[in-house]
Amino acid sequence: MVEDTFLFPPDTDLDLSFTSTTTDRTSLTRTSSLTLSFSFNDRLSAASASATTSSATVLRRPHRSSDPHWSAIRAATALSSDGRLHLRHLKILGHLGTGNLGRVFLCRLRDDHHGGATFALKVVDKDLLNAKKLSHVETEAEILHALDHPFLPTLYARIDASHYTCLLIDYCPNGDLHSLLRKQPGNRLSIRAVRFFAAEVLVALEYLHALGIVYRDLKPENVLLREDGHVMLSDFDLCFKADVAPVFERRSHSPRLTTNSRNRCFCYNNISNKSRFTEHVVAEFVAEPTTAFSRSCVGTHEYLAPELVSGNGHGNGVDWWAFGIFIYELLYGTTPFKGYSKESTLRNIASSRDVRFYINEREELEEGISEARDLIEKLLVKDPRRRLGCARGATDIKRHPFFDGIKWPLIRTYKAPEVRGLVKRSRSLQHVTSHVTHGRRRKWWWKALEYVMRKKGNKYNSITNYSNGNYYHFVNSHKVR
Ligand SMILES: Nc1ncnc2c1ncn2[C@@H]1O[C@H](COP(=O)(O)OP(=O)(O)OP(=O)(O)O)[C@@H](O)[C@H]1O
Repeated sequence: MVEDTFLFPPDTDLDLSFTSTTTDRTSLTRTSSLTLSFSFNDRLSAASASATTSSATVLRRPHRSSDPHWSAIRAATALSSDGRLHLRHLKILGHLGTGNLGRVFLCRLRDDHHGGATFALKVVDKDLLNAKKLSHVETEAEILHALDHPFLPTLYARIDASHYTCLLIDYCPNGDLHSLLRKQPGNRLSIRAVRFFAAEVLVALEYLHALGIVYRDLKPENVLLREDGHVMLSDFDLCFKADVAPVFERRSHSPRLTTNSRNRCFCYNNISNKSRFTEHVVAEFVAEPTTAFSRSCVGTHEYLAPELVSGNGHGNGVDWWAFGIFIYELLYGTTPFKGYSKESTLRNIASSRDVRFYINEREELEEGISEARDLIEKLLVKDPRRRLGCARGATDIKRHPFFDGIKWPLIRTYKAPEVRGLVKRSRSLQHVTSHVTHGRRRKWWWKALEYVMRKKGNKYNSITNYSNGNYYHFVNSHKVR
């Protein structure tokens, strides 16, 4: 959500001025000699080279060919004298938030006269980061570069200019799931909404794992909500990459009999009456990084898996543990091992104490609650070798009765549930394009960027521990990734 109020000076193009007067850093002096470069994602580099190469884009990503974001970028590069896009082509519309690594701004392309394509621009001032955090920036950029999925951000461009690294990604006008949760009565979502969001997150995690990426930072704050209410997982700086060997596994499978019409409709779809009670052998695609291994302790306290807390090394299972905590928090408005301090939370996670549920009368009547609890229990198994998902990834989790009825290949076409505070829009914000000369734009861009980045600049200097909403981010700098 746009955080600050703006002042637009009447006769200038300075559109980055904020009401706050905080300035934490002295002026930077390297802007005069900088070269702005705007490199496209490799897969789309053909499109950046010339405006006439749009067919290459269409061939490579047919599902994105009519995306207004790419159309706007193509149009802007066509107008650029060198056929490339530069920072000055972007108009900053607002400040979306500040993270551990940098600040995120809402922006659009100046010459996008339709005004429909808005973006989020993550701006990292590398001068303010230590080596460890710089490596996190590179990890995030590298991961974003590899992604092509409806529930994950598209990296439209990476701009390295002077001491700034800027990442242009999708803008999510509905904020994050944590803020949405705080708008609900009792901070809890309905089972239907939990199923929707959990299913989409599961599909996003499945895709990441298929690429060998262990996410390590699942929590509602990192689940952003697009304008249509679908999710977009964000924040990839704590990921690590591992090898993955996709396989087709044969599995015998007998359809379940349930009394629930929703389940029955799904289970027996395409299964003839005769074969209802016979076993079927199905080939299933499994791409899970089961050999992934890391010793570094990173993540958010309440979401850390026991093997992560113990520090003896962890793998893909940390994401399935976090997925269990995530579903729990959406259902109950709190996390299951939360203690009165960070240390006691970690002690609860590491202890042999199993997950407990707050059971009330309303809940007992809610359809699907017992399936949800069963799924959570299977995900929050302390021994990762016995935890659901660890051996065969999302394939096994998708089959859990909690998700019965979901037609996975169609999930992106589902309508987001009605949830208080979720505004489903059909188009991004529209703003009037300003017409100024390119020389002025370039000058103001840099002055303004440095001004807003200086503001609260010291925030990034805290090294290992910082408050992040209701959690604490935990990065053990003594351990290597
Ligand atoms: N694509 C986006 N659309 C809308 N808002 C965003 C987007 N990306 C980030 N934000 C907002 O900006 C804030 C800062 O994001 P950022 O990813 O830099 O930090 P973070 O989520 O706190 O994670 P970290 O500090 O671990 O990098 C987020 O909390 C979110 O509110």
